[in-house]
Amino acid sequence: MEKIDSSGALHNPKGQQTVVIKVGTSSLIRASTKSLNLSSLASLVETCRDLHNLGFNVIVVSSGAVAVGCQRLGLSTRPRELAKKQALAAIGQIHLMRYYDDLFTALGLVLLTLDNLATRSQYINARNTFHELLRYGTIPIINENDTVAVAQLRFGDNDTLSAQVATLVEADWLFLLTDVDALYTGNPSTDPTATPVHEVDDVHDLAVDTAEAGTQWGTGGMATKLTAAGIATAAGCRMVICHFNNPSVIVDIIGGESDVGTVFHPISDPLKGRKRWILSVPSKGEIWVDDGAARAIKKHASLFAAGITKVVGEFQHQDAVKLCDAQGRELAQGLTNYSNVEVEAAKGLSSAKFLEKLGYQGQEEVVHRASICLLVKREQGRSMRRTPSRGSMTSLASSRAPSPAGPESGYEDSPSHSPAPVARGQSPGRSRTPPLPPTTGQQESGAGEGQEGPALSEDDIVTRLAHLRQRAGLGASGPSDDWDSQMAYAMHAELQGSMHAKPVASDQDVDEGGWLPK
Ligand SMILES: N[C@@H](CCC(=O)OP(=O)(O)O)C(=O)O
Repeated sequence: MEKIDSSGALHNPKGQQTVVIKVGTSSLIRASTKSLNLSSLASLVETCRDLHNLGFNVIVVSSGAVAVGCQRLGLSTRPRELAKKQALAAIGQIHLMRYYDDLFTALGLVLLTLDNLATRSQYINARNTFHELLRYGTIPIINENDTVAVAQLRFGDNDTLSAQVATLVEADWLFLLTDVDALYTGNPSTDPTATPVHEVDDVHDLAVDTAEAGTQWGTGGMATKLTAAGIATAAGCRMVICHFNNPSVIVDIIGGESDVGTVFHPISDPLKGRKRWILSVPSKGEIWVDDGAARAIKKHASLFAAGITKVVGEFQHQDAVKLCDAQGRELAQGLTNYSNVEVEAAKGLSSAKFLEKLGYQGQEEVVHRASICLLVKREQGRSMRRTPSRGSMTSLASSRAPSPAGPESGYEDSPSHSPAPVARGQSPGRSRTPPLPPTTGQQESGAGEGQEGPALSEDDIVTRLAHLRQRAGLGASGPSDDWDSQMAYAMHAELQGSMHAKPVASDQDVDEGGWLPK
């Protein structure tokens, strides 16, 4: 048990790097008896304890509630009806947690839905809760809030949830414990020539068709694991797939063992702040783009209608959408300024034609670059590989300072410490606010390269920040400690303003985000 500090809080002086470990239903339940795999569960807890003693923060994402509920009620098959599965999850969750609670010294249960993470204020509250749970030295255990999470129960996607939790807490490692020992070049159960892949530099280079249930890479669960890898690695988290039957390999892998499991290396310039949050918002659809627009997106440009070739799914203004290249490969996730119907109508057009086509002149960017999170490596020669790729336990454990509360750590202040949102009771309507200073050189040029605005001078940044702060009712003082939080509110005020003010004023093309900390 950790010491209690003067504030009365449990304190974990060694807590530095954060490791998220996800264990799936198929690993927790013995197929033969349909009962809990107690020995493996105990090994998992021991591994968590070892990691904790080595100075790591540890978070567990555990599935299994529905299966344990079935076991509890003596059901031999998992019912199909949603309400029954939700009821079983409620029954099983308590029983499952009883085992975990007996084995761990102190744990904290957090039930989340993807929708929770899609709401910025809930996202920040969840992050603050995780931060405090880790400061107390406890092991947070996460599962989907199954009684309300319809989509998750249908798709069984705790892989994505764990990647989003890893993103939320800025984890260094995400381990997906499963019933295969690695990603394979083919399905090992049907292809004798299949060999394990131990390292993946860029998950998008794998070109796996994740639309198929059961990919060429192995078992049916691999598709969601690759989706998780895309999310986690874009956020700077190293993700590993390995077998559940020996969780102690986690310690070996972190220590540098290179021929166990599959490691997906993180991108070298991961997302931070609001962009990291955008990555956590469940996407509602896809916008496919031509080659020129794909190249422009990779260079941090906005997406314009001229480069759009296809629209998939139904989405509304400010929903998250995946941005895919001409082959349908996911490049980025962003918040769209238009619904799927509007994008369908405007695709291929210059934004000068919006008025004619849509009946109003909206934002010229379909997705502004401030709201685009790249999932793939940047062009312009940046290195993708974070070094060291795998290091000694000592260097890993000491390579990052303990995370204090504050923007540098990625933990924003709680809303109560943040500036009051959106103009304190007034509408932040555009008509009452002064226009932002013009952005020199910012112009529409259709889709493709050349849309990236010029670099802003420090004076530009200070002036724009002052305007954004004024619009959000934050006062005119200079940047403060919780810059990211203030910017989030200022951006929110802008969005509110734009939502209430369609058709928008001509300052809509303001390059708000080009200078936001990524
Ligand atoms: N959240 C539910 C189902 C989650 C689930 O089965 O996910 P996974 O094990 O990743 O396929 C549960 O706890 O039973």
